This record gives sequence, structure tokens and C-alpha cells, in this order.
Amino acid sequence: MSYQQERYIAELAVQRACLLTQKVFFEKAKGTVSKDDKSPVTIGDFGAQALIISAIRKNFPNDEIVAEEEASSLREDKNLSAEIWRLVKDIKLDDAESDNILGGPLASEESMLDIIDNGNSAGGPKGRIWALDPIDGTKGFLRGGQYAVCLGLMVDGDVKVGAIGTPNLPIDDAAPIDASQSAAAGNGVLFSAILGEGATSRPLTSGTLAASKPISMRPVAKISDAVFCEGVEAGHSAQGDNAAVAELLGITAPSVRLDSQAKYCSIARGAGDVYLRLPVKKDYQEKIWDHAAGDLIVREAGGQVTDIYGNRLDFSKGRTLAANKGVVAAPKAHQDQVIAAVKSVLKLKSVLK
Ligand SMILES: Nc1ncnc2c1ncn2[C@@H]1O[C@H](COP(=O)(O)OS(=O)(=O)O)[C@@H](OP(=O)(O)O)[C@H]1O
Ligand SMILES: [Mg+2]
Ligand SMILES: [Mg+2]
Ligand SMILES: [Mg+2]
Repeated sequence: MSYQQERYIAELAVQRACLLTQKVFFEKAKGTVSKDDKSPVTIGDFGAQALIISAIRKNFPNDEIVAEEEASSLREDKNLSAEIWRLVKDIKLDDAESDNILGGPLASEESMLDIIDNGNSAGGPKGRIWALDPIDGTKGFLRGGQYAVCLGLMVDGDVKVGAIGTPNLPIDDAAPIDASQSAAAGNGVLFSAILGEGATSRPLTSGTLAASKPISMRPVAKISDAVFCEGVEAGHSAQGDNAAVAELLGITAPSVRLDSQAKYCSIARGAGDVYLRLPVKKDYQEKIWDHAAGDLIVREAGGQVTDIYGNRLDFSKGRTLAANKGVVAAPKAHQDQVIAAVKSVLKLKSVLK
């Protein structure tokens, strides 16, 4: 089965949601609230989730959705809910036909809350399940850095389609990776992949989809020549361990720190080579929406994505990657070497503890 229609809807829905997040990005307050786990969520996250789930419901009414956010706090905070609705009701693609394909505007504020709560699937190994991160890298979004709107489709636990909007990455796939890149005029990229059919990038627009180009990881002769990326937040990955792995591999270039799945996208287009996300906490389980789309895009661009033990990411375990720890993405030919370095750094660390 080809997933062309799913990819088309995913890209169009992500592109429409980016119109909303881009609007919020330039607001100072961004309606930020703190969730139970102390992590931030903004009106941009809620609004993008509502728009994307509404588009999936319209086109694939029987599919399930695992999404990061839920509406209980909005039901208790009428002002915040009204603020999100004011934004959501006015967002549309400037091509009426494309907007209609996504189902047009949402019906009401109340139905918007119900739609947000439609992302509550438990996930698992059977059936068609979308994984949605309406804003990945919310801390980067708040800081004025990189963020990504991420959507993947899993069928029987396997990722078949991925789409990622990165409003702050440069359009040019050949542009060097640069941690300071942000909302410069003319930025904004839409990445996508279908399993077995390769990965592409195209400029984000406000209407119909722009023409796409195939992307691929760049060839790296020696792993010591690689550029590696990692997250900005020290609480999300062990930057000291990442650095030790790079040193062991003979990599001398400093890491490039980027928030969100912009890291997967950057290595997939050859603007970097290796993505290290070594765990900070033993018991943290990575969320499927933080990786589903990026994992497929990197693999379809010629890379390999595994956990720190060298096992493929397993999206069939529910809302989290319960069977995996950390993430290591690298060119296929070098993955074993990178995993060997990861293992020896982590082994040494446990011996020294
Ligand atoms: N302890 C811990 N370990 C690993 N990951 C965690 C942890 N806590 C949170 N999160 C998730 O990190 C997501 C953001 O990842 P990033 O790659 O953007 O991190 S970084 O800011 O670049 O460091 C972030 O996604 P968003 O909430 O969508 O921003 C979280 O789901
Ligand atoms: Mg979050
Ligand atoms: Mg995330
Ligand atoms: Mg998020």
C-alpha cells in the first residue's frame, strides 16, 4: 500500500498548523502554562493540536491519535481556552480548496476542546495510529530558537509516514547547520517521508504545498569528520556523555545544539551527521511523538536510528518508547561504530559511579 494521500494530508495539516505557531512565536507571552510535570505548554501547542487533529478526523475518521496535549486545564481556565479559540478560528490556508480538504474551520470553542482530547489513544501494536507533537521543543519555541510541528502515522506499530514543519530552519538544504538560526525572513521547511519511498523537503508556504526535493544524508568518509547535534536542554540529554562519545570517535568539531526534531531533519538533509540523545535519567521513557516522524525521515534519507543499545526504536509499546533508552542516529555505515563508542562511555560511567 502506498501512503501518498496520508502524506499529503499530513503535510498540508502540518503546514496549516505552522501558520498558527508562527503567529504565536512573535507574541511575547505566548499564553504559557506549566503542566503537572513542570514542563511548559503554550497556546501555540494547544492550537496546533486542535487544527491537526481536526484535519485527521475529517480525512481518516477511523484512525486513532496519540498526541502530547490534552484539554483538561483549558476546561478549567476559560480565558486561556477563549484565547486559543480566537487564534484557531481564524487560521486557514490561503488556498480555499486546500483548506477545505482539511475540513475548513473548526465549529466552535467547545468542539475545539473535544478535538484536542481526541489525541488520547493509548497507542500500541495494532491498527492505524497517528503520533502528534503539535510543538516539539516548546522550550526552544519560548526561547526564540528551533521548534518543530511533528506528525507520524504508524500502522501495526511501524511508522509509515512522517511530516515535520520547522518554521525556523533555512529553506536551503545545503545551508550549514547553525545553532543561532531562527525566524529569519524566508526560513521555513516542510520535511516528509513515506516508508520505502525516500525523504523530501520543500519550503513551508501559506497555501498549497510547494514543490519538493529529495533529501539524503551526506557521505562521511571518516566518523572523525562528522558534525554531531544534540539538544539544547541539559535536562533532556546528557551533554557530558554526548561529548565523551564524540571525543572517543575523534570528532573535534563542537556539537551543534538545536531544540526539537529539527535535529533529525538537519542530519537527514546533510547539514550534520550524527544525533546523540543519551539519557539523563534512568527511568525516563521517551515519548513516541518526539521521535516517530524524525525516525522515519532519517532512515529514508539513508541513516540509521537506534537506542543506546543499538536496537531500533519500537513504536508499538504504547505512548512511550518503553523498550528503548536514548537515541543515536548516524549514517548507516557508521552506526555500529557510534554505538560501540556509546556503550563504552556508558560502561565506563557505571564503573566509575
Ligand atoms: N528527561 C527528559 N529526557 C528526554 N527528553 C525529555 C525529558 N523531559 C522532557 N523531554 C522531552 O524533550 C522534548 C524536547 O526535546 P528536544 O530535543 O527539543 O530537547 S532540547 O531542548 O533540544 O534539549 C520535549 O518535547 P516537547 O514537550 O514537545 O517540547 C519532551 O517531550
Ligand atoms: Mg511538551
Ligand atoms: Mg516533543
Ligand atoms: Mg510538544
